[in-house]
Amino acid sequence: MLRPRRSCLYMPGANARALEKARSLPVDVVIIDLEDAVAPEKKAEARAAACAAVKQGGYGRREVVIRVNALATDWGEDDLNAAVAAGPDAILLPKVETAAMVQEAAARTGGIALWVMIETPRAILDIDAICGPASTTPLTTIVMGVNDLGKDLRARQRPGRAAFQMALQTSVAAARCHGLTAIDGVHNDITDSAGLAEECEQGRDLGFDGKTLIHPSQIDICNRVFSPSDTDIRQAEAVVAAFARPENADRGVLKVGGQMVERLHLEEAERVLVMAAAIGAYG
Ligand SMILES: CC(C)(COP(=O)(O)OP(=O)(O)OC[C@H]1O[C@@H](n2cnc3c(N)ncnc32)[C@H](O)[C@@H]1OP(=O)(O)O)[C@@H](O)C(=O)NCCC(=O)NCCSC(=O)C[C@H](O)C(=O)O
Ligand SMILES: [Mg+2]
Repeated sequence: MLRPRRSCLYMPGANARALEKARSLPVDVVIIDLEDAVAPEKKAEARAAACAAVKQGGYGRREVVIRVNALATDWGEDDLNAAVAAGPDAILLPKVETAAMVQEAAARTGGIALWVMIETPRAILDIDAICGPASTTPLTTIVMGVNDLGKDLRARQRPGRAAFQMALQTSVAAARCHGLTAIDGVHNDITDSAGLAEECEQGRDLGFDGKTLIHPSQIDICNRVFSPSDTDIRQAEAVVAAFARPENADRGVLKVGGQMVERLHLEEAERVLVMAAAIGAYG
């Protein structure tokens, strides 16, 4: 099933107001964070609150994901055990650098989908191997962590994200090779809606399926950019209709709306229409 993952909103597990508010926000994915947004002295409290919120439910159509601390940390084991018991839609593992880390976590999620953060230079260099277990484990999604990546690279986050292009593009390529969903990193400036829109458009154009967010004010822009536009839908419908005509049954290439289209475009047009229908079903 093609599931919209346009907007994926992080919130600290220790923030009760945010956990409650997320039940009514128009996001596709709620990511409850136990890692970097939670201070060490609040880790146990945040874990309990996050798992209680997941068990309580009320998130409707939204996918609910718990981001645990890395298994090598003091909190990782307890986080993973508690998250599995709470039963979210997915568990997000940070700072993943090897296929072994994916396999170790996947063996313990009891079949719950596994998402992994790509956020270190080593992960970028070894991204193909990290995504490899997708064929034998519940790994479904990679999430870019541009803050950690920027810190480790000593790269600056500037408009256009020139310093991150290689990492972003390589990660999308690996996700596509292994049939994974690819989610772009966060835009830290909550006040900069124009910059956010540009970054969403850039991520979409690079091939990402959606973007991680940090504040409710970022949701509408992100949903709009990562949804097929009316023009996209009209063109997709025209492509599907053109190839469905009996006289085109044995043709590999056509002209539709002034554009050359081949059967590879038909495949993409069908994907656009399925995605538009799924988004439309959200109302
Ligand atoms: C950044 C924030 C701390 C700002 O919070 P606050 O000052 O409370 O913002 P506002 O007053 O503007 O909030 C207005 C209302 O919206 C609610 N709110 C705010 N943020 C969220 C949220 N993320 N989810 C749900 N609801 C939210 C407030 O409660 C207010 O509600 P109301 O009472 O009705 O007025 C805060 O936005 C925040 O904590 N953001 C998320 C931070 C986070 O989770 N960071 C971790 C992930 S980022 C990362 O690490 C990525 C990756 O790993 C990497 O390396 O790049
Ligand atoms: Mg990070």
